[in-house]
Amino acid sequence: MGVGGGWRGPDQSLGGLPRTFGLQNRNTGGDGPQKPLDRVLLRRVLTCLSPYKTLWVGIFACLGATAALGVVPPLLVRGILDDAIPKHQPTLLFGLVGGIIGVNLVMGLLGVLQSFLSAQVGEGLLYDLRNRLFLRLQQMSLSYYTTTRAGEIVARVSSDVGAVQGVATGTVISIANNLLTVIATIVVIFGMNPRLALLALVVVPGLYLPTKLVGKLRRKLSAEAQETQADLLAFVQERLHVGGMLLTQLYGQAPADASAFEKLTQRVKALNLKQTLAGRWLFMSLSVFSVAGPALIYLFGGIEALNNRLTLGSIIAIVAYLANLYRPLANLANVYVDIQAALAIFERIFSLLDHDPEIADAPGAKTLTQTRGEVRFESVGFSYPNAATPALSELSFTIAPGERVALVGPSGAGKTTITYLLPRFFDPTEGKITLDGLDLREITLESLRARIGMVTQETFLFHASVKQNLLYARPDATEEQLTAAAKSAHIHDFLAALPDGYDTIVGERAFRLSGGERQRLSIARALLKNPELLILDEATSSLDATSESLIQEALETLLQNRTALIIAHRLSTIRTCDKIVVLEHGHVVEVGPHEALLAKNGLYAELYQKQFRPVSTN
Ligand SMILES: Nc1ncnc2c1ncn2[C@@H]1O[C@H](COP(=O)(O)OP(=O)(O)OP(=O)(O)O)[C@@H](O)[C@H]1O
Repeated sequence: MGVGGGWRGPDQSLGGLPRTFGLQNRNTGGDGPQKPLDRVLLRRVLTCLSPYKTLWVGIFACLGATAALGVVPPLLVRGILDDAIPKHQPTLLFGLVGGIIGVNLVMGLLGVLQSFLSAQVGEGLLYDLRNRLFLRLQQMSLSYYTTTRAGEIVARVSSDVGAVQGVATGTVISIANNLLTVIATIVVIFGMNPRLALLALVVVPGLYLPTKLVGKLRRKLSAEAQETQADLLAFVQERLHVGGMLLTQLYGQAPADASAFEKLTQRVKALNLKQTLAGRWLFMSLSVFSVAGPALIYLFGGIEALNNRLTLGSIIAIVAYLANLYRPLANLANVYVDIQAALAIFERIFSLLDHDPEIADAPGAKTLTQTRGEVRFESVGFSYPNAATPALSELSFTIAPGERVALVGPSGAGKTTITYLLPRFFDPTEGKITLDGLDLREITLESLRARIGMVTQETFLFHASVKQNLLYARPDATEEQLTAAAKSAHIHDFLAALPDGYDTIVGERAFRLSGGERQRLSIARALLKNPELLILDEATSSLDATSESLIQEALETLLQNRTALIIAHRLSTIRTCDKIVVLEHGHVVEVGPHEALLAKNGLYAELYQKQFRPVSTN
């Protein structure tokens, strides 16, 4: 039986949280001034936990029962020492020893039940938050994704939500567990002997304060260590990656990188060592101090015993209770910081859940079931968030139903930006765009996007089968429709010849399709969707003649009977367009058909000379 007062050292002060707990404490900071508890936030966290009321009742019942049972074993020991042994009662001895084992067994079983229940709460919370976050992230506009690092989004959905699972249940359970144990123990020792109980409490401040100090120091170091670890991780990710390695080898920077890496690992090592040693001296003195409690009990309890006012068993029992008192008190020393850290994680998740999508349906937005395809840009201006100059300004032009309009202009003129405004990936910052006379902002996003097809230079394919990638455009497409679209896009024969045909897995880490094949797949996808409006960003990279002609034919099929806006890079495409919109620095500088623009001898004529004119082969 432990008679040393049960002082277990600093690790126990983290209140049931993992030792790396401070690592998650990014917002509260390890040693900063403690901010007052945000009641609104706290209430919101409790609302998140409230659907699990029944489970919580079970958890608290287990904790209460465990705390109550925890005070029984020392009483049984007292019975052994005061009654069973001195009075030579072997049956009582067996009974009491059996009782000790039995009580511990029941406590163990209650612990298992409580773990099971709290895991249910934790997993439920994880499930809820993850799904809510994913739904919210899906609604975010493109500008959110262009301004947020991908790693940060992944961290929100994985590690932050993951941390909430443990921290929410861990913190609540740890606080309740420690509080209940302290209360039960104090009640019992005061019942046994109020004067000795007071003595046991006298040393508490001497133990409590250093624990709090060391906890604080460790959190600070652990936050620093986490930052350094993150730098290390980022460095490794960047350097040990195809692109980074290519640069390193090409520019002979391997030794410099190795030395930068060594510096980082040196910092991690130093911080980790500091963390391990932090507070060791203080704790050494604490361990001396922690025997003061039991020593006082032995001394004053001994005097009481000499005067026949206390039994030996009672002294031993009270000393045993000290472990039940000091350990949970130490755990509670840093409870405030634990709560702050748990809230900080919730705060980050809530801030994302509260992030209103910039592009959303206006109240009373109309559902567009079909469109004639008349598009008007009326004095449209647009600036990217954080950009110094507008990408588009005073932009006006019309696309008549069924018309093919080419966007032409130097790099950075705003061609891609225009194509982003049509499906409302961004909204114009000035002016408006109308479809069949309706401002795009008055149409529901879903019905607007259902009318638009997009074939871009970079075709993104999910890591899934060819069939699944195609069905993404139209989940209810039949096998015949799928094959028909692939045939029209001149990709069917190729797909059918793949190892698993249409079931072949494609994507980044699977069967890699060539640029031309991906583009034809993308055309097939657009054909399946069968949109009235088509946006096409023609590939700049030159393909071999066969590929090129296959794509041209596929595109021709796709473009038939549709209104189209095309970022054109080829003369052949421009020639088939009804109108060319020439852009420069986000302005429309010329509009008209090919021949008329050439005759004007302006920017288009200049671009034509540089980019589009067929090279003479003599
Ligand atoms: N996410 C962004 N944030 C800030 N500025 C941007 C962003 N995307 C584009 N821009 C800027 O907006 C301007 C127009 O870019 P856009 O991509 O529309 O040009 P483009 O005509 O399509 O060029 P290219 O032919 O080279 O693809 C450029 O000056 C560009 O730097």
